[in-house]
Amino acid sequence: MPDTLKKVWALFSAAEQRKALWMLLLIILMAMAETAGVLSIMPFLSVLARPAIVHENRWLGEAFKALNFADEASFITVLGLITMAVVIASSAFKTLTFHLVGRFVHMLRRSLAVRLLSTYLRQPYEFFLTRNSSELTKNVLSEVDQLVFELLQPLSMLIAQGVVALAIIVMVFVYDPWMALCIVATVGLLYGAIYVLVRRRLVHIGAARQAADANRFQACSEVLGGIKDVKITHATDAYLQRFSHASRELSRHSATAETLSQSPLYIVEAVGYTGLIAISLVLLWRSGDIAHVLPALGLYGFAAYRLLPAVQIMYRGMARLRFSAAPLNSIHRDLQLIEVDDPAPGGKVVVPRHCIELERISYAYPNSPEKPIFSSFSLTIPANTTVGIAGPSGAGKSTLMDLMLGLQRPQLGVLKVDGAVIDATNVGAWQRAIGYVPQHIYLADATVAENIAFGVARQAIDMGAVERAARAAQIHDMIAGDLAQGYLTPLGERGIRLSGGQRQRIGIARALYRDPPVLFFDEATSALDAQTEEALNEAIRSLSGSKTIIVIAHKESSLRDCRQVVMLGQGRGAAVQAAVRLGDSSLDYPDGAEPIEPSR
Ligand SMILES: Nc1ncnc2c1ncn2[C@@H]1O[C@H](COP(=O)(O)OP(=O)(O)OP(=O)(O)O)[C@@H](O)[C@H]1O
Repeated sequence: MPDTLKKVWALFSAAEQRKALWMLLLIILMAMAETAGVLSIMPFLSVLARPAIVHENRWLGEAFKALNFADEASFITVLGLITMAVVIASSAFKTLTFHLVGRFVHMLRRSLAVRLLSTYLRQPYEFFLTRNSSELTKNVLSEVDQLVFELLQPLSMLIAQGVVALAIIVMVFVYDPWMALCIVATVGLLYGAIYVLVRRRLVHIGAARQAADANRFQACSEVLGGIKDVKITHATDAYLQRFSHASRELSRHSATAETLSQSPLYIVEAVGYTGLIAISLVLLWRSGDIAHVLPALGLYGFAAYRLLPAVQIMYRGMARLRFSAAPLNSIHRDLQLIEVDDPAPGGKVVVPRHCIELERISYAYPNSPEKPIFSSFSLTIPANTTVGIAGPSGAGKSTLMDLMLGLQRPQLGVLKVDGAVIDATNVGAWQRAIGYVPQHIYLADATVAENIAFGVARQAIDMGAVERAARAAQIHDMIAGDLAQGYLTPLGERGIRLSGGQRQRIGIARALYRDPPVLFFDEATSALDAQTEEALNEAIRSLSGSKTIIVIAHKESSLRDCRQVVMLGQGRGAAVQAAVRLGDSSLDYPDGAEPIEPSR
């Protein structure tokens, strides 16, 4: 339990921790107001049962005289009205406190989700190679909700009702210590025993619920993301079955947790109310006069009326803490991840004037450390030249590009630009110098212009730069001629309204939008017809000399204009790389590499 509370406390920002302390103070005040409400019943019931007490009791007598009451009946009426006012005021304060605490908890939902997403987004690219994207989506959208509404809210109720219960017990203790001890022992034992019995099961089904939720998200995002393959392979039923099974598990575990959190109420209600009858019989038996018994009975009755739901809510809070331990642990762990990526969009840009170098790099994917993709590999790319990367499928071309892009970091060796090592401190500045066309272009469900000026706010888009980039990417005529709203035409989810070649050219225009000094093309022209490809190669050719261009290509036509081609091949064990130059004798070959003439 202390460990859980420590984790919950660590979820809050400094401002939220301060706010949480204010909430705690409000809760304590609310408990005191609630106790005052319960206590105020006492004098009223006493006077009601025996009006003569007005003159016997010092305080009541003085109040009677000071306020000039004509008779006892009007005194009782005013006392009744005051009692009603205290009870109503205490309930109003309680409502206000619950509203403020509830609002605080709801605000945490936003703050936790934003902080979690921001922590994920500032992880290095490699983080996303090892974590499933639907799991991350589930954590941000579903697990945060589970944590907030199934753990933090019940926890706030647990604290609130804990203070209320404590105040009521202290009040009963002052009036009758033995009675208070009996109540604590009975209710404590009852709930304690039930809690001990169910807590392990709650942790177990909590973890199973989390796994079922992950399955649900994964099935849903896979089937909707790959709908074409799903349709063609008739995998709909298999996915529906997987989703339905996971949803059933989720519902089953949630229902069991709900039952385990709720069921003691009925047992405790039965014990509580039969106890109340037993107390009234004992009191009656002791005093023999119902008028003496009535105030005490009223106090116990009211205390029970407030205490039982309070204890039940406390128990439910404890049960929820157990059931929601899994999301608490995973969100707490993920929020501890160190943010490494430089989020600042502005700042200096690292423009290569002489060369880009990979110096004796070794790299293996974190999830396949036994399979090195590069071992002590070196490569120098002179600035403002066009360099090709070729080799069979799986040879490591895209990985090499990712290393040069600074998306992945080698385990050994360094990436340098003009002799300066690119590390976490300047990788953002290096990436701002780069335009990149990946193998698979991601298009957002937005307009053509927004897709070309990707990541720029709609009102800040430079339409002149958009058109210039589209012309260079050989897509302007199609946008202006075929699309009803030109650059303002929405492209649909993932650019579903475009052909593969059109999508590729939008991707190329995106890379050119900022007119970057370095361009990376990963199979950028693979989906184009010969004529468009030639026009695009011509556009790329016109940029060469003024920009550093690195091209991955299988087609000879795309490599024709390269000043050098790096041929990656697979050798014994680890991949062996060879750099190939075309007429440049100044190029350093990597250790043990052989120059290979690319076929023309
Ligand atoms: N995320 C990953 N985790 C583990 N291994 C990976 C990962 N991505 C790629 N690999 C492995 O790294 C090797 C190089 O992959 P890469 O994508 O760089 O090859 P490529 O030359 O670009 O291939 P292609 O021409 O087919 O695109 C492959 O053997 C591949 O299985």
